[in-house]
Amino acid sequence: MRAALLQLTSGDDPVANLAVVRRMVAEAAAQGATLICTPEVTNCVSASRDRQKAVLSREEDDPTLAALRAEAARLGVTLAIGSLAVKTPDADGRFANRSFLLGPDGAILARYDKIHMFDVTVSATETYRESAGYRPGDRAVVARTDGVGLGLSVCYDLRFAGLYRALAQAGAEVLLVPSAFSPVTGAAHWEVLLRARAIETGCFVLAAAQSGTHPAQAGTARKTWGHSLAVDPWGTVLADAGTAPGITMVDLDLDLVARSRARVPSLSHDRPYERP
Ligand SMILES: O=C(O)CNC(=O)[C@H](CS)NC(=O)CCC(=O)C(=O)O
Repeated sequence: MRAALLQLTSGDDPVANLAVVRRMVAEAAAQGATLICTPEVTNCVSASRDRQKAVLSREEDDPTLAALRAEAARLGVTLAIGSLAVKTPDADGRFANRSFLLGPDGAILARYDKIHMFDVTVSATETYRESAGYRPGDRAVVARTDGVGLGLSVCYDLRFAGLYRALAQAGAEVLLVPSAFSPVTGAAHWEVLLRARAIETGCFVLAAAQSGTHPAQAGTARKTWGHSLAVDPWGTVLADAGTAPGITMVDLDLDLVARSRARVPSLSHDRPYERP
């Protein structure tokens, strides 16, 4: 299976972001990708709630989702949209941070709402409070496309190893970790956590990331770590996109899933034990 990771520097204008993504999706398909992955909040990176309210839509009216469904069908590719920020009917006005898996006919094969909210102070000057703007999901999702089990997750979910164990034990062979990681935690934790998830589960890990300084018409500009990464089930890094926006192609030999799990079968060696 040939996959593509799209590394983006999405700003707070969904129309401009979509134009970039469409160009990259067409280019990745031309290079033979059958699975194309985009980062978290592909449609809008913004620190301003007012800006998000002004430019974002509900899922059923979202122009990015409609356009990318049409692109998936036109090109005959599977599109894993890392996430879109979409409005919800909730009275508190919070958004959903929602992943979409689009089939080669443009159908929505699966959706997943990010479960773990990044409410974290990463340095003396940098605090994130994701749950103020987004409502968390409560359902883990494995979807199948082209006979391959895909486990869905988003960004901060990466720190919750039990989620990935559950995805792998439910049939995932490829774990998707679309992200907008902070530069501080990215430098310290990103690669080692992604490699650990691959090794623990015997899965490929595909992590398409936001990268760089994100242009903002409202609020302050955000910075993200980049380094979109592909890891094989033995923990080997197959590709690291560095920090520039662009397309990273990677060929996955899916037989490696069974071969790695045969060498170290820890995924099937869980034992019951008393909590400490
Ligand atoms: O804000 C949005 O619009 C979309 N959400 C995000 O970008 C989220 C919350 S701020 N970012 C992360 O989860 C980074 C996790 C991270 O950096 C870590 O785990 O260290």
